[in-house]
Amino acid sequence: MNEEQLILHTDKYQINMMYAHWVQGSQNEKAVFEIYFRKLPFGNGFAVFAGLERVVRYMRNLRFGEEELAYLRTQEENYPEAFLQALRDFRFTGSLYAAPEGTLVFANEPLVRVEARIFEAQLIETALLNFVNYQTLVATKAARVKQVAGEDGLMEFGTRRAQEADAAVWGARAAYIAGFDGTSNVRAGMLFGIPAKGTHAHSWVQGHESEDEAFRKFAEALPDHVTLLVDTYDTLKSGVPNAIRTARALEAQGKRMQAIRLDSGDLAYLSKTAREMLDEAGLSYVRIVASNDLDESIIFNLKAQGARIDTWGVGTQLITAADQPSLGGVYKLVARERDGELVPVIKISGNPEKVTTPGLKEAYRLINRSTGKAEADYIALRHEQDVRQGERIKLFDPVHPYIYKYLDDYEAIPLLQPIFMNGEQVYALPSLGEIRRYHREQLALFWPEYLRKLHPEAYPVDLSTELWELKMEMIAKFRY
Ligand SMILES: Nc1ncnc2c1ncn2[C@@H]1O[C@H](COP(=O)(O)OP(=O)(O)OP(=O)(O)O)[C@@H](O)[C@H]1O
Ligand SMILES: O=P(O)(O)OC[C@H]1O[C@H](OP(=O)(O)OP(=O)(O)O)[C@H](O)[C@@H]1O
Ligand SMILES: O=C(O)c1cccnc1
Repeated sequence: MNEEQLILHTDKYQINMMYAHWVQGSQNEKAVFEIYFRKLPFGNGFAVFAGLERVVRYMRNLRFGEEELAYLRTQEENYPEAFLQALRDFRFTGSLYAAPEGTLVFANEPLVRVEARIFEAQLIETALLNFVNYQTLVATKAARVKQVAGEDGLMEFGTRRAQEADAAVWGARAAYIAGFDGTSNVRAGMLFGIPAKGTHAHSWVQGHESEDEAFRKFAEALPDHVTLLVDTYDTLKSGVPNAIRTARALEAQGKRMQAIRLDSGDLAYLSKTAREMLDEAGLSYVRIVASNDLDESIIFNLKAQGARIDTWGVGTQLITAADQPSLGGVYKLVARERDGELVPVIKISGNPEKVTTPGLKEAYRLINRSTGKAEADYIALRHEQDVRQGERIKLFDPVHPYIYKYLDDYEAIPLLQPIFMNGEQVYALPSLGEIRRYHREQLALFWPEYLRKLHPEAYPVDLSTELWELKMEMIAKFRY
């Protein structure tokens, strides 16, 4: 992929802070930041982590070139040349840990951790949040659609309505991670190896003397890939009968028409009636594709109405995550270097949800060995050994700590994996096929109560006793 230089894809305040650190001589102090979100999107019980591949590509390529430096020279801050030289020498020399793409993730747990010189860690905040927030949002929306579609076909059709080109291709990829079968975006196909597929538009039909002629000519040109859009004039009186004629003509050449596409009207009624018409014509192999502002709730309703739709084309609602167009992932400082040691830091807020959890921590997914299912995610300070060694641990609700239980027989799987260590990439990016498989395995780890689309049970994300006590102590210390 042609890698763009995205180093200035950051907020100006990051450069201001880098400059102030440089002026004050604190630019080499170590900092630890975590990305997490506070609330699951769409009322869903989980989110699907995505965006890591883009993060890795971005990180690999972080350089201030002469063009970027020349631009910074034009800025009113009048940065001195010595600072620009520090930017010219900029390399990411820190470490980055992240959940693998396709992982099921929850609110208030770290999805990415950056340990680096403050000079480096501050710069990358904006881009990392930009990539992870959008891709995780779309992957989560796609997982909801996949949940209702089951084994039906799912095509991503959103490019024309997406928030510009990057959103279209990375959104197509996020949808594919969560179980879509393909995309209409050919560039996403080329870049990522996602199956690219398509039918035809109304313009093809409008651009001929008759619908019948339009179908015939399309079938002549692409005899092995014929899906005909049947709603340009009248779906049942004209579109389906003309499609049947075309299918018969194809049969005479030993070919099989693939499908018809419905794109307006009552999709339940039309699909059932079209199915009957096709079956009566001996064309039970011809499939029915539907599109038209579909989302998971319309698909769920159409299935409940007995719609006979084999493949769903989903565009606008998915690619724009229309019912919740952003994920509120944040990048928060949790520890900083003081006198050569990392010390925890906290951000207090009047809103208890917004108080950060301090310290250098690890997150673990605890798998109950007797059920094979995920019991809770457990966040502990990095030095805590009991959870790593499988010792008995106390699980309690961090908001209501008097509600607790003990867990003995579990496997603790670290949620975050090393991606960059001291500036070197140590993580081999998995193929999209591997990510899709891993995502399905993740789903199988959870009880269905956490996965259901409507009013799911809240999956526990717990803090270790030591971490909880540290947080309480720090809150007490900063209470005014
Ligand atoms: N049986 C159904 N039950 C629930 N929703 C449906 C059903 N059939 C279609 N829909 C959805 O209802 C909406 C219908 O959109 P709209 O009222 O604009 O009609 P339309 O058929 O698109 O008309 P147009 O001819 O203007 O395209 C779409 O989101 C579509 O997916
Ligand atoms: O509805 P969405 O979920 O966003 O899916 C994509 C839509 O894009 C196309 O319509 P459009 O009117 O743009 O062009 P057309 O002439 O091909 O129908 C297609 O027919 C779908 O309805
Ligand atoms: O191939 C299709 O049918 C298609 C592609 C993009 C948008 N709507 C439909």
